[in-house]
Amino acid sequence: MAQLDIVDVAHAYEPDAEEERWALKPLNLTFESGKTYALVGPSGCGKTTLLNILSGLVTPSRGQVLFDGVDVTALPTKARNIAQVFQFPVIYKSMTVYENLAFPLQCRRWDRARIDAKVQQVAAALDLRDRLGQPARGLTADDKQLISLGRGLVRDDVAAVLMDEPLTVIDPQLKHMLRRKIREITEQFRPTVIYVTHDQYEAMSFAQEVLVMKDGRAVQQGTPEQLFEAPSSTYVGYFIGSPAMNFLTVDNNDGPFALGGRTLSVAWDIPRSTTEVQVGVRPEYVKVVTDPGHNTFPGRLLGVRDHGAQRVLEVEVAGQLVRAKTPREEGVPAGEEVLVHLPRAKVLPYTEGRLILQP
Ligand SMILES: Nc1ncnc2c1ncn2[C@@H]1O[C@H](COP(=O)(O)OP(=O)(O)OP(=O)(O)O)[C@@H](O)[C@H]1O
Repeated sequence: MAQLDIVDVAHAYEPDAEEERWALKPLNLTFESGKTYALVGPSGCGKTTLLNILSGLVTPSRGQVLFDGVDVTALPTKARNIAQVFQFPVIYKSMTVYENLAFPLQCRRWDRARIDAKVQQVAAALDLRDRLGQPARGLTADDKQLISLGRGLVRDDVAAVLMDEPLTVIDPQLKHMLRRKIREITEQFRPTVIYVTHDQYEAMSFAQEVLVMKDGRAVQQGTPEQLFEAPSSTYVGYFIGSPAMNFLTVDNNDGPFALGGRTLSVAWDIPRSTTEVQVGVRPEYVKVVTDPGHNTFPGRLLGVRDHGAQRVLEVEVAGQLVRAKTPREEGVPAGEEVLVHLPRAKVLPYTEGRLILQP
C-alpha cells in the first residue's frame, strides 16, 4: 500500500473558466499508507473529480499526483496499480464467487496456493465462504457488491483502494452490516482506502480520517471525533452530525457573554471587539433539565422528533432554536416551559462562520 500525495492539484473541466468555477480549487493533501479516508460533501463539491484524479481517469489541469513519492500524474489508470469499487457491482457473471475473487490474483500470476489462501481469507471476512462455489449470476445486488468489494480488497499489492459511493445500490437495512464489514476488513488488511460518499453518517462510521469538501475545496480534514467535537466552520457543524450543530448568536457587548440577558459561561477567551459571535454546541451535549443552575436558560418546548433510539427536543431559547438529543428513556418534559443547560466546555465560538479558537 502506498502513500498518496496531491500536490497543488486543481481541475477545471472548462479550461478558460475563472478559478471560482473550477471543479477543484488548488489543493494539497496526503493520504497516508494503510489508513482509510472518506471524502464527503454535497453533490457537485468535487469528490468524484478528486477520486478520478487519483485513479487517473481525469488528468488535473495543474499539480502533481504522487504515489509513494513517484509522480504518476501522466500515468493511465492501469499503470497506477489501484483497485476500484464503483457504485454498481462490477463482476464476471459467468464465473463463480471464488473465481471472481481469484481473478485479479490470477492476472498478477500468483500461484494457486497463495490465491486460495487469500480468497479464503477475504471470503471469511465478508461472510462469503458458503457461497464460493455459486455462480455470481444468481446473486442479489448486495452480494454482487460484496464481491466487488472483495475483489477490491483481495490484492494486498495495490497502491490504494478507491471506492466511489459503493453502498448506493445496497438495501438500506444491509448498509449497516456492509459498513461494518468494510471497516472490519480494512482493519484486518490495512489498505490505503479513499472512499467517496455524500452521506456523512457513512463517512463518520467508516473512515479513520474524514475530508469534508465544499465547492471544490477541502474545508476540514480530521478524525470523526475532531469533526464532531470541533468543526472548523459552521458549514462543517451543519454538515456533520444529525441533527446539525446548534449555532446561537450571543451578546458580547460589555461583560460576559450572554444569551437572552443571562450570562453564558464559556471556556475560551476571545477579543471583546470580535463582532457577531455565534456559539456552537452539539445537540448531544444540550440537556433539558428541571433545576435552574449554571449555564441554564429558560426555553419553550416547540416540538419533539423521533430519532431512533433517541429523541430530539426542539426548544426556543432567547428567540433562537436549540435542539437537544436525549436518550429515549429520559422521557419528554411535561410542560412547555423548560430549562436548557449548555455545558461550558462544549460551547465553541464562531465568527463569520469560522471557529475562532480551539477549545
Ligand atoms: N465531465 C465533466 N464535465 C464538465 N463538468 C463536470 C464533469 N464532471 C463533473 N463536472 C462538474 O464538476 C463539479 C464537481 O463534480 P463532481 O462530480 O466531482 O462532484 P461530486 O461531489 O462527486 O458530486 P456527486 O456526489 O453528485 O457525484 C460539478 O460542478 C460538476 O457539474
